[in-house]
Amino acid sequence: MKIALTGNPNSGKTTLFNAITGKIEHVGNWAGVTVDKKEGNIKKNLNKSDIEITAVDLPGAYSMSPFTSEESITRDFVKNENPDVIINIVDATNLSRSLFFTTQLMELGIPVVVALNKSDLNEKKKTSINVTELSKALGCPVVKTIATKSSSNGLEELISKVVEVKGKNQTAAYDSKGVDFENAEAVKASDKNRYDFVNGIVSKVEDRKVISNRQTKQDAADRILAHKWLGIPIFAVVMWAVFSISQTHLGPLLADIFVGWIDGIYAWAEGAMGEGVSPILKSLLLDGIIGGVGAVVGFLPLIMVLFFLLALLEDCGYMARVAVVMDRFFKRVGLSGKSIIPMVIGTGCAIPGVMATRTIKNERQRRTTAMLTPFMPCGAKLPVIALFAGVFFDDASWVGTTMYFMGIAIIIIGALIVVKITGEKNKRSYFIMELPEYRFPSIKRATISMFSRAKAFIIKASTIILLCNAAVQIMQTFNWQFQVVAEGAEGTSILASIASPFAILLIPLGFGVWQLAAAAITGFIAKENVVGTLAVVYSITNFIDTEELALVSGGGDVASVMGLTSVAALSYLMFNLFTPPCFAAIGAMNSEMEDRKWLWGGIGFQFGMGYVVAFMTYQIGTLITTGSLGTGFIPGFIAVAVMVGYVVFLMKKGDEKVNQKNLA
Ligand SMILES: Nc1nc2c(ncn2[C@@H]2O[C@H](COP(=O)(O)OP(=O)(O)OP(=O)(O)O)[C@@H](O)[C@H]2O)c(=O)[nH]1
Ligand SMILES: [Mg+2]
Repeated sequence: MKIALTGNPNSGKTTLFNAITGKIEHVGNWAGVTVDKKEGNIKKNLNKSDIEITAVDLPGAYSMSPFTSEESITRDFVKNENPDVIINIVDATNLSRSLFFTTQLMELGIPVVVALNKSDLNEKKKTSINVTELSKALGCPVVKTIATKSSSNGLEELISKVVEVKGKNQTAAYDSKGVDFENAEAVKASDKNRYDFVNGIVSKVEDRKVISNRQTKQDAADRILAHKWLGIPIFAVVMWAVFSISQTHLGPLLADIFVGWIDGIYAWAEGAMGEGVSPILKSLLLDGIIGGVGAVVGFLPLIMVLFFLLALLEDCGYMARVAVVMDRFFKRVGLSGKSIIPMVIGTGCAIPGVMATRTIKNERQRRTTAMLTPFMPCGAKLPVIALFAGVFFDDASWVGTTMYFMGIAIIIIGALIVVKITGEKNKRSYFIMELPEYRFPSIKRATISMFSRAKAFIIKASTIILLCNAAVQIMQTFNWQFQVVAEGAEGTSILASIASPFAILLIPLGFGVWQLAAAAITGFIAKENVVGTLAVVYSITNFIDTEELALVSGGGDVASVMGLTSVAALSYLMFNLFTPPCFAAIGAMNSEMEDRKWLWGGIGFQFGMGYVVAFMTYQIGTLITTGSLGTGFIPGFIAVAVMVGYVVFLMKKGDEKVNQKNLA
């Protein structure tokens, strides 16, 4: 049999789904985390019946009326797939709003079981809910649950109730008598009646103590952490601390040990192959695969520490405050209040981030968010950031922090430009982000989240990154006649001849050599490839312990092997971060934008943005540090002027559209 989990956003559906199926889908301490449906079978120890039960986790919805697309996923699923039973997860701390949806669900004629979740929070607040009364008033079973607890959490009872009600008839507590959903007035009137009905139930069953001490303390904390101006420097300090721990202190410490093991594998493989193996095969295996993949995987400890810390921040409720602070700016530049959620999710990976834009109803806002979300530095970009921070800036924490805030700044500028170009009125959205309560973050949840990211990282490294590195190594070893490239003639290799024309375009940015161009190109397949390819083209296997490396390569450190000044290195880093994301993320952009023009416009914008930012960084930086402009200033300036000019032209055209609309 099939059961559907539905309920308001952030009520704990995915937590409950994970608890009853043993899966590890992403849980976030805010609304709108799940945007797709997820399926799994209920664990045997909870399901005492002999029927197999499949549970489906759905995106949160506030009501059944077609408001946003994720609500329609929920509505369509419930209507089309005809689950045998619906579990309605109700946030016990927010009863009246949740029950609005419950009464709508019950009208569908499918048996409903209510899981009164987050009951632990109510106990803390000394709010009590009379379950027997509630169950009687609604006409369906109600079970208290605590989805975050591993035992005595009410889940076994919940499942047994589910089995019990299957096929039974329930009478809906409230009957709207078939409202016409096309008629806004009728819907409004019916909603009002429903609210009155629900509030009647709530006042009967709930005994709530008025604002507790705890609540006032929370409000006081929010006045500072979510303050419209103070919130930003506080966030900057928090991010700086996160980067300092993960990229400067604890992360590199762990990475050093880890890289030692990778070096061990390298040495072992080298020894195991012996003399008989052909040097080409040997270098493919050693430099291309173990070296290239190892260089990427070497950053795993840094990434794990970072994600662990971010998960703690999310879990304790702080990230939701950051979202509120940013939200103000985003609304001003014509993005939706909901745009912040995709962007925060995008710091993990741009793909689910872009997918999360589905919850934005306004088409322009949704497309703009999908186009701008990839500017947030994602997990795959972290090794690139860590590499450059380590090699050129002595592991400085400001590098990563600056990249985050640059990403945010670019998003704000980008959003302004898009509003201007589309010539649409900047509709202020009134979406209000709900603030979850502060709580002590769970180490267990953060650990689980960290390991699931690590697993994904390792899988990616051992498949796509490995293949790319092998291909890069082969393309570097051979020329077009498929002869081995002689030493000193590296420029004739397949790789060099493909990358060289692109390198010319990059001269004004400070890194016009084929090796760096090749790494940036492979970065479009997956951003980790930038690190892998640099390792292969410069035969560097260890990016973590750069002192040791200085000995191996005979005095030259990584920075001079790459031949970049610090300014050019920063420019290269930004180019890799702020040009289009990997192909997979572009695919996600394509499916959420549903429009060719927007997709190509978005990609063009991302290229232009990356180019302009890198150009300015290199040229201005070089001017400041050396007193003269960098190479290729004039052609670069012309290219940038053309790009900027074109955008200004489009913005002017957008303005005219607005004026015409105003006249009409
Ligand atoms: N204290 C407490 N917290 C809970 C409980 N169940 C879930 N949570 C927390 O509530 C938050 C939201 O959980 P999710 O499972 O992501 O909620 P969701 O309903 O799937 O949310 P969307 O997918 O955004 O609609 C997380 O921070 C959970 O840890 C519970 O029983 N008690
Ligand atoms: Mg969810």
